[in-house]
Amino acid sequence: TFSSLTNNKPTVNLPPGPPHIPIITTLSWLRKSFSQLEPVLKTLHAKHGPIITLKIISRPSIFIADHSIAHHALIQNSSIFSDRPKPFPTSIIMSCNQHTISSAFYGATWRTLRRNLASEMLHPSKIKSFSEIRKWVLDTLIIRLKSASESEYADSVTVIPHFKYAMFCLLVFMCFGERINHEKINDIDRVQRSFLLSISKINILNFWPKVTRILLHKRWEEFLKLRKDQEDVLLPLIRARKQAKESRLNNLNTYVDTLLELELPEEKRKLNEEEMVSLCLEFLGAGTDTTSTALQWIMANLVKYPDVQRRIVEEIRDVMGGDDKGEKKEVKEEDLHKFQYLKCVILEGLRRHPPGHFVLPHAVTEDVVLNGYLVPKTGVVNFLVAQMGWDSRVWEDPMEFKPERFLKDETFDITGKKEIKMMPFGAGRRICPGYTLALLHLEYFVANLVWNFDWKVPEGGDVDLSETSEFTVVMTNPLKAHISLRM
Ligand code: HEM
Repeated sequence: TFSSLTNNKPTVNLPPGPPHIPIITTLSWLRKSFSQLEPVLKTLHAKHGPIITLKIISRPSIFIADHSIAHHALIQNSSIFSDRPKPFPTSIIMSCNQHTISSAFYGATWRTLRRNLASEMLHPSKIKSFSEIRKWVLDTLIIRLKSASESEYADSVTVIPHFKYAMFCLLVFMCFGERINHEKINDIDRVQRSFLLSISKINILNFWPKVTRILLHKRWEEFLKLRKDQEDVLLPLIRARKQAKESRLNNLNTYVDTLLELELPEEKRKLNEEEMVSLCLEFLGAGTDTTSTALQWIMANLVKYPDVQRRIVEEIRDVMGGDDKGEKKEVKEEDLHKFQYLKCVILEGLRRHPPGHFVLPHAVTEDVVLNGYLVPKTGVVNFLVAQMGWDSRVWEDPMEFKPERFLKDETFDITGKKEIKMMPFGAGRRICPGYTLALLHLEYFVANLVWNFDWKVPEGGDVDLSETSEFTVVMTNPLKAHISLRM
């Protein structure tokens, strides 16, 4: 399936794909969002097989839809398939010359930045040190949902803004160590969102940048203003943290604190402020929209399938003991390991509705042959996450929401080390480093949301599971639920 191609390259072809007409094909692909690309890819995979090539901006973009080929690449040959493609000019600006974990080439800088996040923030003991803040965010979320559900006009509550706000408060606190006020949270959310919503407009700037700098100079200015706005909002928070650290005002270790300490191995220097802005935005961006999107999809399924919701409540009741909720209003995070069915619900949610339908684009460190085709160093390698989770050769009734399928597979490994059956967090060395935190957030919030409230379809309403691709793949019609306190 796989071989390295160092010397004496035999003639191996790129994976098959549709014909390429320079400029015209590129422009037509660039205009498409990933969600528009998905149905096209499905047709192309049906015609050409599980590994295909599209030419976008003269680079071959390879798309892999098969789980065992993904395993060969990402797990068995992880060190070769863990690079990132050469960045576009706009990404170089946003990531400060690839000084973020997700954008860095496979090498010493990436390793340092990733290890810092993994060991200083996401190690179980560090995650535990933020448990108080999770309780505070949960309490705030419950108060907000309760008051929204009691408002005079509300037969139903649109939940996603509340979920997003909760996830944002959590990650902002982990990043800056402050219970930042509502206004500031909205500011951070605004600068991040306005960038994400402009991505398709910004992408066009990368097509022949020398020309677009002249012809689309207004759009370039708008893009640079977006970046400037991000710095204006985040720099004061980073500087405040630096001051607090210098005057030892606070002994909590936040993400900014770890960044202030960090030394870049290749450049032998500390991070500058702009790089810290990019890293903080990456931290917030990677951990908020993804988790709140997943939370909304899971809750939507619990509203649509009351039996699943009832089963979670019964499981919590069994573990917590008796019907009397009394003081036991909170499902504590240290008890979460006892809830097996809840875990299955979260996994099924991530399989059926992965927040990202693709992992971030990968690249190879050298030309290789995969499944009989050339994967060139100059190419981009994409993996079709959603298609793998919906593969009928691996999953029975793949489009159904059936959490109990995971009960049979108690040791299911979401990291796909032995076998990739689904990969909502990616796989291999570039696997999402935040996956344990994300699973904790999902389990903790889903458990407590159904323990505190009964979630129902509003009168005359419906739960529509259609998808729209934004930064993540979200519900086209956001979940509206009738929420009442569970007595
Ligand atoms: C449900 C929630 C989440 C999902 C579905 C998710 C999914 C993903 C995926 C698919 C990737 C790309 C993997 C690849 O390129 O092969 C990724 C990368 C990443 N994620 Fe997550 N993620 C989630 C939550 C988080 C959280 C909570 C954090 C941190 C606090 C985080 C931080 C990152 C970072 C830093 C990367 C880049 C890793 C690298 O390039 O080495 N993510 N995530």
